[in-house]
Amino acid sequence: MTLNKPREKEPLQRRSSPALLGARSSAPHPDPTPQRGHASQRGHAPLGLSSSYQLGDTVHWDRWLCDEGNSYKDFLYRVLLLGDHGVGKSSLAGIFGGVSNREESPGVDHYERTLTVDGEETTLVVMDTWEPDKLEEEDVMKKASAYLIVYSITDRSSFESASELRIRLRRLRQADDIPIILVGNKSDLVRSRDISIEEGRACAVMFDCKFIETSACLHHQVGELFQGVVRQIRLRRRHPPPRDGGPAGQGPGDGGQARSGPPPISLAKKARRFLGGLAARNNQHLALKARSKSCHDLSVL
Ligand SMILES: Nc1nc2c(ncn2[C@@H]2O[C@H](COP(=O)(O)OP(=O)(O)OP(=O)(O)O)[C@@H](O)[C@H]2O)c(=O)[nH]1
Repeated sequence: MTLNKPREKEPLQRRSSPALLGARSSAPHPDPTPQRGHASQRGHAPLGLSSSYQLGDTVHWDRWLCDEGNSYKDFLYRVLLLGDHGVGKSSLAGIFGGVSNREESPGVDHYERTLTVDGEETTLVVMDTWEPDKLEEEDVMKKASAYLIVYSITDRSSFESASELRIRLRRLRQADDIPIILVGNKSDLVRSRDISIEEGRACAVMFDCKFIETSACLHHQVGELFQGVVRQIRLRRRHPPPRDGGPAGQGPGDGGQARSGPPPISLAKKARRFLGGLAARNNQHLALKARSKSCHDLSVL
């Protein structure tokens, strides 16, 4: 599949697959799918093993850019795959879309599918096209509900690009608590591994995101990845972070609104601050330790 081309004017073909674990599609838009006996059945094959079919209709960028689904309370979530060329973005997206042979669907880079995760349905639109240079500008980038930053475990430069992307995303979505998952793909290529699991995990901890290794080739952990995306989105929907960032100017050492130089500080206060600093550092260390333990668990925040 040829990616990374401007597509503003180009209608994208939508490919839809049976819902994971057999859920019916809950997408409210009219669905002209001819019934072939599997779209509404229960008990489908797991993600990546299901059959798929061409709907025949097209989906424009509007489907991605429309305001519906932009917030967590809506029904549809957009997931964007980012990463260097050749790391496996299209392969992962294709598995999500239930495409067994990508040669048969040239130009399809946009898959919509309803998954049942923990007994509840969620529709994801997964897209694997992007233009690195336009990351900061494009609405497409900003409207994603979750990001998968993919690297190949055999390619260190793709790992470095993943870190860069994480930093750019942080700038782009500063105010938002958006799920970001670092994905080390091609885990089947054991002999040519260049990035260890520990390194991948450490990077995820440092960048405060989740981490998983997959093999698109073997369909290994791909279902877990997309189920994890759904769980991460839901967790944030149910426990939204405080929007105003809490009371400002009350952090340790902030000193409130100092107008004409700091007031004299008593020894007791200095001691309290010192101990507070120690505790904060300790907490930070503990938080880091806890994160490194849980960064591969996509079912917790
Ligand atoms: N061994 C192995 N090969 C993989 C895996 N995933 C993808 N590949 C192969 O890597 C090559 C690139 O895969 P794509 O899915 O096209 O990668 P991409 O990131 O979409 O690449 P661009 O379209 O150039 O951005 C293809 O030959 C895939 O078959 C994997 O998990 N293991």
